[in-house]
Amino acid sequence: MSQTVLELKKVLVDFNGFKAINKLYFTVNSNSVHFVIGPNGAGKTTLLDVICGKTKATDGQITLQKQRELTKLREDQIVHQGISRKFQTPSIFQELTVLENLEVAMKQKKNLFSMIKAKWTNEQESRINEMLHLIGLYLAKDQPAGSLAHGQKQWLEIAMVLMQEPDIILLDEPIAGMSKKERNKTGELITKIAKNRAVLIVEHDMDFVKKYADIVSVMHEGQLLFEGTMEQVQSDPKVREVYLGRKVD
Ligand SMILES: Nc1ncnc2c1ncn2[C@@H]1O[C@H](COP(=O)(O)OP(=O)(O)OP(=O)(O)O)[C@@H](O)[C@H]1O
Repeated sequence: MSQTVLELKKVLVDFNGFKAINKLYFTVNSNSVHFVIGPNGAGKTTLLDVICGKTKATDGQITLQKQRELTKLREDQIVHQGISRKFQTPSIFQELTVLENLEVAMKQKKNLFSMIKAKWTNEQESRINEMLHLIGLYLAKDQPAGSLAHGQKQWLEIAMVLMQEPDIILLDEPIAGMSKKERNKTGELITKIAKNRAVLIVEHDMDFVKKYADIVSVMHEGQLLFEGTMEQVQSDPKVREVYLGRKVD
């Protein structure tokens, strides 16, 4: 059953008088693929930034699992609380193999060298293998990450984020620059990983949103304009007026 994992209450992000997020109320539920859409400048990226701590809220509360308040925490502390973000540009270690990248990402506080040399428990090893299968890179596990195709690099980074065992994963336009086949694989991957966590995704590609969304939030001028299934979103007059209208028709 789906439960609220993250709750934003009256969150304000004020950039020198410009309210990029304007007293926003927003909730994220577990076990769901939740897309955030909206016109350019609506505040979508800022929403992800304020959740992961990259940007500080000027006011309001962000609460994880109904108890942990996040607005005063640093980015690394927020990751530790269970929220991980994957940015648009992959930040994998190009020289390391696919397997080594996952080892580095494993939830342990060791330095890079000892990570690679470390002996893994059976449980850790099976977790890495499970991840390699999940992203379809098991056979490529000994290849340098730098030699992977664009889509594969993105999947590897999603797997690295998953190694931190987050309750919520934040993705910023995950299919940008991908082929149709890669998009489909990414959609399937997202559906799988949302089975036991929340996935919050900023996306502009409406076909992709339509195919994989459980819930869609439409942002406009730093606020929530509408929220519902993609069908409900597409038939809402306010949404059609400010955003979808021309595209849908
Ligand atoms: N650091 C900043 N300082 C000042 N203004 C900012 C800053 N970051 C974002 N903004 C402004 O806040 C508004 C919201 O930006 P944001 O990037 O969140 O929009 P978006 O919905 O993600 O847009 P897009 O779809 O174009 O990426 C924009 O008008 C942007 O110019």
